Amino acid sequence: MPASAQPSPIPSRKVGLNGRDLLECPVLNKDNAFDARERDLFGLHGLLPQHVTTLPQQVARATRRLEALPDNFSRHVALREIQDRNETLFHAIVAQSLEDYLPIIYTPCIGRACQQFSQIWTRPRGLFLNYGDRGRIADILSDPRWDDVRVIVASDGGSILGIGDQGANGMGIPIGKLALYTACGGLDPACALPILLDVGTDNEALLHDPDYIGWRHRRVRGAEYDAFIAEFVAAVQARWPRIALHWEDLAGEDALRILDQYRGRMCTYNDDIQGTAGVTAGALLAAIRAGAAPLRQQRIVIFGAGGAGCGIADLLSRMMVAEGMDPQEARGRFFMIDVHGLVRHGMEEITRGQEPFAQPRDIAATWDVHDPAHVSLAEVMAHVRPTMLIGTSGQGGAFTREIIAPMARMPQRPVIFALSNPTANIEAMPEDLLSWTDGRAIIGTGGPFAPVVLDGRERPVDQINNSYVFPGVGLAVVAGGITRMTDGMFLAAARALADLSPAAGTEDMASAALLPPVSELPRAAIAVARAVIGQGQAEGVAPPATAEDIEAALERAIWTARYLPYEKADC
Ligand SMILES: O=C([O-])CC(=O)C(=O)O
Ligand SMILES: [Mg+2]
Repeated sequence: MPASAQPSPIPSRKVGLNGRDLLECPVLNKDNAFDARERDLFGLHGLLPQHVTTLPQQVARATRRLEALPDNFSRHVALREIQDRNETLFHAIVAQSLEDYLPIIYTPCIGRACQQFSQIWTRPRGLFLNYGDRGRIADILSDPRWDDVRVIVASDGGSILGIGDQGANGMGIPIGKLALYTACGGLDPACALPILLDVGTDNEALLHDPDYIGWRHRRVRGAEYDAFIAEFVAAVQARWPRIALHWEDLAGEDALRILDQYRGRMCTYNDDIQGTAGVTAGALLAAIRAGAAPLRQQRIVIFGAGGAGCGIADLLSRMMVAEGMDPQEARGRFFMIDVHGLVRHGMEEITRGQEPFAQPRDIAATWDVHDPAHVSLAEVMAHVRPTMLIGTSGQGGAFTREIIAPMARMPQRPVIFALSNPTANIEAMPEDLLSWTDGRAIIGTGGPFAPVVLDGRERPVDQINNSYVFPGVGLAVVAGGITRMTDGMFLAAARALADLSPAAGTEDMASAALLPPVSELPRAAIAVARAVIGQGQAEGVAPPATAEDIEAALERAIWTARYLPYEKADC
């Protein structure tokens, strides 16, 4: 018989833990699915009830229990407990329906889970690196339990979703993002490490909350903060030379500064800046196919000029330049608005990310404005009459009917993406945006929303969330050996997403979705990974490999939730 015709052996896993240590290791635990052979081998007799169950039976029982709970927040808490006990079971439950479970383990539920993280916290997961750990971070990372780590999500809790400084409670986000790396991008949970960098908090309520689990101290800033981050990054690089270091929910200025400082030295990226930009760019390309103004004609107002807003302007302007536009003209198409109003040259509070998109100082000289030193969103809307409006402000309800009125009458379909999370912080509700524009707007949100019924027809609401990008990036790192993350890769990811768009192949443009549904996030992750690896090879930051080799590597890299038979590791 030729070798290829032999049945492939059932893979097994070598395990070095025994007894209670094995049951308490969430990536290895099977609960009462350990069979008699394994119970003998690993000294589990007496520690488990007699009946041996299967993974599908465990999933069915857990699902019934989850369904009986009163709301999604209770389900989030219960699922997190399962995750901390048995990761395979957790992912098998989630894999039943990403559409049902992502809103529970991720946005929007995760916003409240962060706010109440201290109250619902039961056992440690990942690493809390505290400011007081200075000088011993490398030592903490050296624990052999982290040997297999390939992706780190690190946050300092400085700007969680649209709900601001959550201090150590922000740990909910790295945990949630990594759950999606696995659920959507097939990352082996043993390769995932959530890290919370606890540098204090300026959240008064937390500082006075007797339950708060973090450091009760004001945020460390400036050179001391930067030195702490530098020690952390150096320790990560020394410990795992092939790691992907994903930054999440840092405050705007820290986010950009840290990204700029380290992106040339290692495989690191900021999801709020680059991931959000990648999915927004992909959705805009799809929107153009569905009747929005062509890229060269776009005028884009971005309300909320922090990391995400600046990242979006940066990537969209690069996309315009790639289409042949003059770089300066492309940058001039962006109108960024922050707490000081329209960002213009000469303003005192301008940030590094805003600088390239600052409008001329006197742009409002001929406009009819209340205060030329502070040009408001409404005034910008009236004078710019944008083709696209993006909300990354965290200000719930900021896009009123009056604000978007100038967009409602334009010849091409206006694009309005209200991206702030969680739901209470969204700039406008999808049904309002559609009804205020007589259904003409192409809309998207940062979190999940049910379709809107308009004139008897269902309009899907696209979730323009970075979860369409980062799981594929993780997969590209594991399968493709990427050593740097470049802007070109996020553009490639955007184009790959646009190619998957249901709007690409339909006549029914008005009600077509821009992005594939959440249930297809794993397919999107593979497409993004392929695009990122291909771009990495073109830019010389991924090793050369044939298309077949890449497909084989992708297949090998994708972990699925199942129990492998365990064998004893030789000690
Ligand atoms: O976590 C999400 O749903 C998207 C995101 O990065 C944010 O809002 O900060
Ligand atoms: Mg974020």
